[in-house]
Parts: sequence; structure tokens; C-alpha cells
Amino acid sequence: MKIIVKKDYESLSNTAANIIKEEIEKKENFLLGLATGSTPIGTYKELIRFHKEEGLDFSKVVTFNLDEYLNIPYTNSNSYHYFMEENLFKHINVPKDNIHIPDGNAEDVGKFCREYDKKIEDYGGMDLQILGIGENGHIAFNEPDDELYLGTHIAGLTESTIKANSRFFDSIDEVPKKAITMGIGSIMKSKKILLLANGEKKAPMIAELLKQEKVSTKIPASFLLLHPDVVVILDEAAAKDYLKEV
Ligand SMILES: N[C@@H]1[C@@H](O)[C@H](O)[C@@H](COP(=O)(O)O)O[C@@H]1O
Repeated sequence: MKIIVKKDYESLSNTAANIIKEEIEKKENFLLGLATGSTPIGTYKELIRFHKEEGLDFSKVVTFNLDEYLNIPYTNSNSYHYFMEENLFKHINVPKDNIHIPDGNAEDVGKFCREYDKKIEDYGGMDLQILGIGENGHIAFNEPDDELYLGTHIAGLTESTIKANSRFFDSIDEVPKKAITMGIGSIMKSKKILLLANGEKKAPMIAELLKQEKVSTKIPASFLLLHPDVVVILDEAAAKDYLKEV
């Protein structure tokens, strides 16, 4: 793992966006894996700025999102469809047909999940996956458990994730309890992974993750330690406990 610590959220976001830009410019039909949550918003803002000010072209980029709540209307501002449209897609020139987000309202969700991973493979595999991390070490909606799924699947959210995500909803009761998520295997197949974390709430988990000597399904992000090309970008607040130990 390559670990980069930046002073603040702005420079973290700028660094992440620069890496993504460099990768996109290297290859036609680039497969970009996108994440939601508050962490990547600054990175998306920078990518939008690169598009508007420097002509960064998304017309040949194909995107796949990590996850989506189950049975949430896409007009709901908490749906990941809505989030992506507002925070990225409507500001750049990625063709609608190139955008893929798990369909939490699919008639046959199981079939949808199986086809989602196949689609990524048919396109030639993910080139770069952006990831945030939950305070409990989850990535996408792969929550700590005795076993983890490899492929895209329906996942139950843990109490701690429901609580963490309730900050976006009017009340905790409105947070969906289930989601579609890419599995650990789908994520690990990406050629390159960017893991982003900011803010001191993430500091204990980042320290825990980076000192791991074993992989554990209790810390789903620990599987990233097996991947040959992961760049972890932190701000000083998220790196604080880790830096205390090195
Ligand atoms: N499913 C998402 C994850 O993909 C995200 O990485 C995580 C952290 O969110 P945030 O970036 O808001 O801290 O929470 C959510 O549950």
C-alpha cells in the first residue's frame, strides 16, 4: 500500500483527483469505479473543475458505482443515483449509457447482482476503484462479518452503519436496512484502488487497518492489504492515530 498523508481535505481531494485524471488520460474506454458518502465529494468537485477548466474528457469513460440502497426511490436525495447525478454526472460529459449504478429497485435483484459483475468483466474489468471506508472498516456495504461475499449481493447494514448514515436522513428510521453492494471479490479485481479517508472519526480504523498483520473479515478493508496497487490518501486528521504509531 502506498500511503499519502495530506494536510487537509482540500489537498487530499486534489491529490486523488489528479491521480484519477492521470489514469483516465492514459486509456480509452477507462472503467472508473465510483463511491458515494461524504469523502469523495471533494474529489468529484476537483474532477468537475478539471473538466470545466482543463477539458478533462469523460466521453469515453465508463462508470460503475459500488452500491445503492435497496428499495429507495431515485428521486430521494439520499439515493446514490441522486447523489451521483448531483455531485458528478450532471457536471461532466460522461454519456448516460456509460453510467452503471446498482438498481435497488430491480424486479429480480439477485439476477441484477449476477449481471452487474459480468458486465464489469465484459467491459474488460475495472481500471480504478475509488473507495471510502466506514468507521467499522466496511468498504462499499461489505460489513464486518464471519464471512464476506465475493460478488455483488444484497447486504444488511449493521447498526453502526445505519447510525453513521442517519446523519443524511431526517431520522434514523428512514435509513434503509439493506443495500446492493459490490463484493470484496469484485472490488479486489480492480487494477488500481484509491482508498480515501478524512476527518478524525476515521483515525482509529485507519490506524487499526494499517497495522494489520492478518486479513480479517471483521475488518473488510483489510483485504485491500492483499492488493498489489492500492493508494491510501488521508488527511492529517484521519492519519493522526496511525502517525502516532509509526
Ligand atoms: N456505502 C458507503 C461507503 O461506500 C462509504 O465509504 C462509507 C463512508 O462514508 P463517508 O465517506 O460519508 O464517511 O459509508 C457508506 O456506508
